[in-house]
Formats: sequence, structure tokens, C-alpha cells
Amino acid sequence: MRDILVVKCGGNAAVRSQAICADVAAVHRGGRPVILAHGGSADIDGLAERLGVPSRRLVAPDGVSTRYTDERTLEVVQLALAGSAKPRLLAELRACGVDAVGLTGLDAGLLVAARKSAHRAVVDGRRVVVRDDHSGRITAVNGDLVSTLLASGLLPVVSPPAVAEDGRVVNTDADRAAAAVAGAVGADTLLLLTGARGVLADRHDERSVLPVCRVPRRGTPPVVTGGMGIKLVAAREALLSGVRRVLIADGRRPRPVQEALAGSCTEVLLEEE
Ligand SMILES: Nc1ncnc2c1ncn2[C@@H]1O[C@H](COP(=O)(O)OP(=O)(O)O)[C@@H](O)[C@H]1O
Ligand SMILES: CC(=O)N[C@@H](CCC(=O)OP(=O)(O)O)C(=O)O
Repeated sequence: MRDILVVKCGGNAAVRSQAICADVAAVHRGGRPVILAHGGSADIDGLAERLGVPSRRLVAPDGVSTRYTDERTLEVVQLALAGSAKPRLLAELRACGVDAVGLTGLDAGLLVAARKSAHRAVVDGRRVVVRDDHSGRITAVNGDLVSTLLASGLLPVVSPPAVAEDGRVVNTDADRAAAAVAGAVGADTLLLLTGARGVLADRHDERSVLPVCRVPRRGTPPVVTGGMGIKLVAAREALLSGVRRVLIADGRRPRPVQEALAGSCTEVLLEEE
């Protein structure tokens, strides 16, 4: 299948999922195979607060941040992503007349991950060894499942969490999940839509969007602040797995997909070796 587009709808509170779904539906109707992947950090944080579960972050030695997912947090992550964010997107796509099928990483082993064992990190400014983090790094994707849905004219919607090799649920970052799916299905383009106009040279200056951001093939990405570090890690993984183009763009505006594909975005490229 040619020219597959993977769009990732960020879970940043400012992202307008309805506009993203309308644009994704237009691409789908135009005949281009499209997959929607999504996160839900704001949904997770909001639900955690309502349930009285603290939201904590793990910052790796290189500065890249992810959620510290203890047992209670894992439950909140599942409820927020599979019970709230995913149905919202499916309803929005349905309202646009699209037959979409929502899958978490657990459906038919869509996202298989290696559970993180004890690892060093900084939590709330303190260096710690974390042993109870229920998250993992994706090691395999059931690309055939997604390709089968695409071939049937359906629009797959993919959400974390993933399933570990021991059969238990593990949290996993949604940008990296989108990148893994894009690589597995041989996608042409991965578009990460978020609450910023792209990668900013100065995170406090919205006008400082970089048209191009080069990431090294290994090691620390050039920007690690906020959620941008993990996005650049995901972008690198997608490019290394053969995805031709990775774009980071604004998910807060009308026509977010069309605007990004027309060039209003940051394109991520690998540094030369
Ligand atoms: N240099 C930067 N360029 C762009 N955004 C940045 C930068 N540094 C930090 N950020 C923050 O990262 C956020 C995107 O990460 P995040 O909210 O985790 O995304 P999402 O939930 O959409 O995947 C932006 O909205 C912005 O506030
Ligand atoms: C391990 C890890 O950090 N998982 C993420 C999964 C959701 C996600 O990535 O949502 P965004 O795309 O909105 O960031 C989390 O729990 O926040």
C-alpha cells in the first residue's frame, strides 16, 4: 500500500482533536490510507487529579521526560486513553462519516513492549532507582492487523498502552507508539500534531519555529524540554525504520493536517553520519 500517512493527535490540552479528525477524515475520503494514533497526557493528568492519584514524571539522565507509571497510575492511564480519549476520537470520526476502528496495543498484540527493569532517573528533582514503573519500550508491532484494516477501507485508531512479553499491560509513550506503527506498515509520512507550532528554537517564542530540526542518530536530541524530547526520539525511530518524512506541527488550528502537509511545520531529519 502506497503513501500511508500516520497522524498522531497529541494529548496536550490545547490540541483540537475535532479539527484533526475532520482533516483525517478528508484524507481518508480522498483515498489516501491514513492511520490515527493518539496520546492523552492531559486526559490522564485530569483523571488522576479527580481520583487523587499523584502525576509524577521520570526524567532520564539525558533530560527526556516520561510518566512514572506505578500500579494505580497504570489503571488511570488505561481508563483515560482507552475509556476517554479513544472513544472521543472515534465519535468525532463517526460524525465525519468515517468507519474507524479503535485498537489499544493489547488488541491482537498490536504493540508489544519490553518492560523497563530497575532504572536510574530523576523524580521531582531527586536521583532515584525506579523499580515499580509499569512502562516499556515497543519491540514489535502487529503491522498486518493495521494493514488488513486499511485494505478493508477502515481507518485504524491506535492508542497506548502496550502489552509486555509477560502478557501484562505496560504504559508506553504515544509518539513512540505512532513511530513504531508507521515503521511497521511502511508509512511514507508521520505527522505529530501537538500544542506548539513545531520545534521552537526558543520555547517561549512561538515565532521561532524551526523549519528543519536535525537529530543525531543516537544520543541526546537537540531539544529535550517539555514533551519535545520524546517527540524527537520518536521522530528519529521512525526515520531509522524507513519512514520517509517526519513532521511536527500545530494541532491547535483549523485544518491542522492540510496546513502541515503544505509545509507549515518542522521537518525532522537525521544528522549525516
Ligand atoms: N523547544 C520547544 N519547541 C516546541 N515545544 C516545546 C519546546 N520545549 C517545550 N515544549 C513544549 O512541549 C509541548 C509538546 O509536548 P506535549 O505537551 O507532551 O505534547 P503532546 O501531549 O501533544 O504529545 C509543547 O506544547 C510545548 O509546551
Ligand atoms: C510512558 C508515558 O509517558 N506514556 C504516556 C502515554 C500517553 C501519551 O504519550 O500522551 P501524549 O501524546 O499526550 O504525551 C503517558 O502516560 O503520558
